[in-house]
Amino acid sequence: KEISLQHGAHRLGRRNDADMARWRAYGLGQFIHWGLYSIPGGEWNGKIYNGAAEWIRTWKEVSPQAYDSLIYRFNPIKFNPDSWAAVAGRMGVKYVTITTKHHDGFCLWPSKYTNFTVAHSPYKKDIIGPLVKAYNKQGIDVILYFSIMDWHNPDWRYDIKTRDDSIAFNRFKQFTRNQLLELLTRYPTAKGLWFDGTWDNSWVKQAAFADSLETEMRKLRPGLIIGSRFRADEYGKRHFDSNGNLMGDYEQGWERKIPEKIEDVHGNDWDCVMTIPENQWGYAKTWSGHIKTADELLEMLAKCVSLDGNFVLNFGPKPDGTLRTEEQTLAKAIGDWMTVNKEAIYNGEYAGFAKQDWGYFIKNTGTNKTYMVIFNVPVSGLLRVTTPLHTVINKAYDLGNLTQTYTPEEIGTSTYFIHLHQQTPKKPFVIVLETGETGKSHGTGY
Ligand SMILES: C[C@@H]1N[C@@H](c2cn(-c3ccccc3)nn2)[C@H](O)[C@@H]1O
Repeated sequence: KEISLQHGAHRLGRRNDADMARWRAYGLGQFIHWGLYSIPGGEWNGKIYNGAAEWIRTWKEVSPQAYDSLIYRFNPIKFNPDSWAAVAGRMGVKYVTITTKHHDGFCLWPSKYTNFTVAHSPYKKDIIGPLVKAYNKQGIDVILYFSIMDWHNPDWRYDIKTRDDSIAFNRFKQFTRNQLLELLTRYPTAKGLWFDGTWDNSWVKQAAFADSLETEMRKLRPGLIIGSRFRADEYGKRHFDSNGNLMGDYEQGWERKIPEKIEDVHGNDWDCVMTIPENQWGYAKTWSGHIKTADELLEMLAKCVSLDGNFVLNFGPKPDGTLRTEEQTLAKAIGDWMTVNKEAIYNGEYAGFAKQDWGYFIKNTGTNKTYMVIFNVPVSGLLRVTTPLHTVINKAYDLGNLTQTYTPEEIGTSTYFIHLHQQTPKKPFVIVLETGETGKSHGTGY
């Protein structure tokens, strides 16, 4: 039984407007984490911090004042937004999510509301503006990442216990509103905001304020896309309100993890944000543990798109403004695969075919094409396909070699085997199924 909520979800089901359809069609995105934390790169006084590099300010070995003095060393002389955008374009990303301000409070744009910005660093210039321009020039949309939690701002509180907390945090709320309206005004082509740092009690208690701020931002920028992590309802419920309805326009809960099956996404739009190492977002000089390969990342991409999500891969640029070699190499490998197979990813959605071990089905929005993205060829060389009810396969062919066609062998009700011809490649590949509908009478009908 639903309870009445003032500050819960204001929309049931998916957004059906053109701006959200554009976001839904992206498939592949890039995340960029860049800021003062990139300078130490996960090391301090010769010691390696074993947490996420962008959290080094919280390490007991680091004095916050010493960390904040990094502003006087921020001078990325090799920063060239066009080269980052070119790498992203070559990789085949359709959107980029860029940190404007991470938890440390350092602003990559010359905000009027604090001195803790690029304007007061040796670099002096705005970073966000040139980045937005360069990516838009490549036809890549921009989403602005913004952390509500701001360790540098003295008015930030983890919880509101006293009247003084409340007075300070009210100042903080105005500061936050000012910065968000400033970002939307300075960068009008930004398609959305990706909020983070919203889990502490202080912010969770601001249901009414956050709700009215979200409304204000949507009015200022119609079509703006905001995820489920921004605000809580008046009972402190986050991502899904007290009636189980999704807050915001898409589910923002898949951080370094991917849903297993379609039921896990509850019919919502969602994105998965993923690191290349186990858990490093900002630049870390030493990458330890498992570094994901291009094939692993391609499988994550296909899995996300097959379950109605976008896959957003993180890059942590170096303090001098260049991208590390490993990231450039992965971007190129992914881009080489996307050059051949991008139509299986862009405008991809859940196909409704039974999941098979060999890989993922992705339906192309608005066409009769369903793509089989194949990672694990069975030793039999037979790819099992069970179609949704009333769906028949009219054609099947290799996306990488259109003359390579297949004749599915019917082995049961709506079930087929696709016989792979020769020894298959050691790379993921795609078979295109052109489908039709049966069960619709084409006669006069009686
Ligand atoms: C997108 C990613 N989100 C930030 C994050 C948040 N958290 C976190 C850690 C403990 C509790 C709740 C959230 N860990 N990392 C990371 O720093 C990065 O920005």
